[in-house]
Amino acid sequence: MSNAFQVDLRGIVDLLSHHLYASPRVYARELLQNALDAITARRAGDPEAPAGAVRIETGDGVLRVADNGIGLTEAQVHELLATIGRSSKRDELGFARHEFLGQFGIGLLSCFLVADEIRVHTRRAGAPAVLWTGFADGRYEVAPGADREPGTTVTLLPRRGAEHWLSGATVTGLAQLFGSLLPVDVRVDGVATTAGDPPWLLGDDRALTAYAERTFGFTPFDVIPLNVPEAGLTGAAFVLPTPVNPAARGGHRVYLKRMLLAESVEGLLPEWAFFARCVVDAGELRPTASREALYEDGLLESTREAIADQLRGWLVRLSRLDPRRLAEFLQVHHLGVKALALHDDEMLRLVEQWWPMETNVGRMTLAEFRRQHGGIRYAATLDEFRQLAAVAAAQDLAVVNAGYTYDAEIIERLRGLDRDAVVERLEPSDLTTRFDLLDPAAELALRPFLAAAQRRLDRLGCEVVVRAFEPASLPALYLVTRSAAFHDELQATRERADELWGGVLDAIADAGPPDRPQLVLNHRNPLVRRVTALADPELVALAVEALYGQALLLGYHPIRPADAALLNTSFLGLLGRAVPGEQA
Ligand SMILES: Nc1ncnc2c1ncn2[C@@H]1O[C@H](COP(=O)(O)OP(=O)(O)OP(=O)(O)O)[C@@H](O)[C@H]1O
Repeated sequence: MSNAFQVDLRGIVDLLSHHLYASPRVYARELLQNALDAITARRAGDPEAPAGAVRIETGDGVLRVADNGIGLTEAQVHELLATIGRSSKRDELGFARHEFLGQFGIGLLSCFLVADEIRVHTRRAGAPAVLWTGFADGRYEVAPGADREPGTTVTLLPRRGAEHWLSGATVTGLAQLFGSLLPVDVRVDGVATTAGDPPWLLGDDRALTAYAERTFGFTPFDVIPLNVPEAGLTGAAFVLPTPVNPAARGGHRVYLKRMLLAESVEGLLPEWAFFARCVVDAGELRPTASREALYEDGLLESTREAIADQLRGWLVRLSRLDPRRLAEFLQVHHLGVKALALHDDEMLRLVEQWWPMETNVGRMTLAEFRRQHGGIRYAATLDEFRQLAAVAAAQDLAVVNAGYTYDAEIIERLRGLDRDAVVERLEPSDLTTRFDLLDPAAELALRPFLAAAQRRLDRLGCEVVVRAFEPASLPALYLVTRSAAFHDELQATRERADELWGGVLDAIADAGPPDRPQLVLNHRNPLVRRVTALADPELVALAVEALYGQALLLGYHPIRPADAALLNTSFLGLLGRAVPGEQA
């Protein structure tokens, strides 16, 4: 024996209201949509049919939505209105017919979100009028209806507490929201709520800018027309005039067959296009059952790619025809563009080609830097760049400042993009190898001085060397290799750590002998020459300590307590010797 499923309508309505639809307001959309589909169906069978019109009336606490569409026969009323999931808008194989908005056969049920009773008074040309009444408890009645023109009038009797959903102001607002672009005349209490063709079909940029201001609340940086014939899609992308966080995805305003799907639809653009908000109307994209999002299918994917191409085309056009505008665009959106460049090759290229970076040979793009210097050498932090930029420039070493957010990672990623890209992080040792050694005689003469200087700085873990380098005006340079910097940090933490943690740190520190930081004195500097020639050991000590302290400060190196104490004593000591008078 086989039985038919029983359906508890209250359960279904509860499901719809709590889990499918975000708000009861969707009832207005479903009614408009059914009226539109009925008009489409009538005109398909009878091109001579009168122009489609939807008349909505509020008042007396009820809502009436009347269309001059195809209407229903009594048999259809039984079959379509009273069967959940049954729709006339599917073909024999069950596929949604593309000329209609509806497809699921559940839309009318959404009226139960605001109504206790739904009356459908309908007549199909050549058949008698029928009155169907559905109740929220799942019962329905069918009776002969008063004679009328072909078409359908749906009347909603509000449920307690939902009266405001059927008020004139609310209904007018909803009709405008969902249906302002519909291609038929819709009126609420005699006032038109449809506004003609979508503004992006008018070919008037100013109208589009005004539209963006009205609907999105910003004046776009630029407007990009969108057109994807295979999805029946037209529209516009508005480029945001202010920075946005690429992770905070802004949605797009999407119309399907000129009916608003939702104001904040995701998934229409690729992730990298975070800087644009779109409004589109598509004939062929499919909605999810809630009609609040786009159904993720192959067509949506290829549409996304086509839109991405159009946005990319805009960027390329800007770069070719109006690089100044592109620079302005990047000024606004560089952080977002850079964030995406970390995992998107398109954006990586954009940054490489068009974002001017700070370097020690002037501002230029990474592409330009590579052309001029055959590869990219970069300082990974702002401090590193400050420490070494000027000295590196004097040794003909071009260096990019990659100390700003994302820059170092972006430069490293270029390696992955181009196999032959030469990318290296600047090491202080790159500089020392370019400094000149002194001739052996000079070196020999300096030995006693070097020994005294080294004794002075030993306790600070620093090695003193003398080299000749440009600029001659720079007396001393403090160079720390990365492994030495790491060792120093480890040492500082070790001093503060407890036994257990200290043991762990010791194990790491034992991994290898650190390169000692170097104080490189510049033999081309006249003051340094004078210092190396001093006979007074106390003055040598003070001078070496002062040069050490000055090199630390100039290089933006961290100052440890021992360094601060030394700066203090060397400064006061030198001052004491410089100021005439008896020493206490
Ligand atoms: N105004 C109307 N004029 C003529 N037929 C209608 C009207 N409203 C509803 N119908 C009929 O009732 C059926 C069920 O309507 P319902 O709104 O529940 O689902 P649907 O529009 O087919 O699909 P969806 O759930 O996607 O909206 C429709 O397929 C249509 O045949």
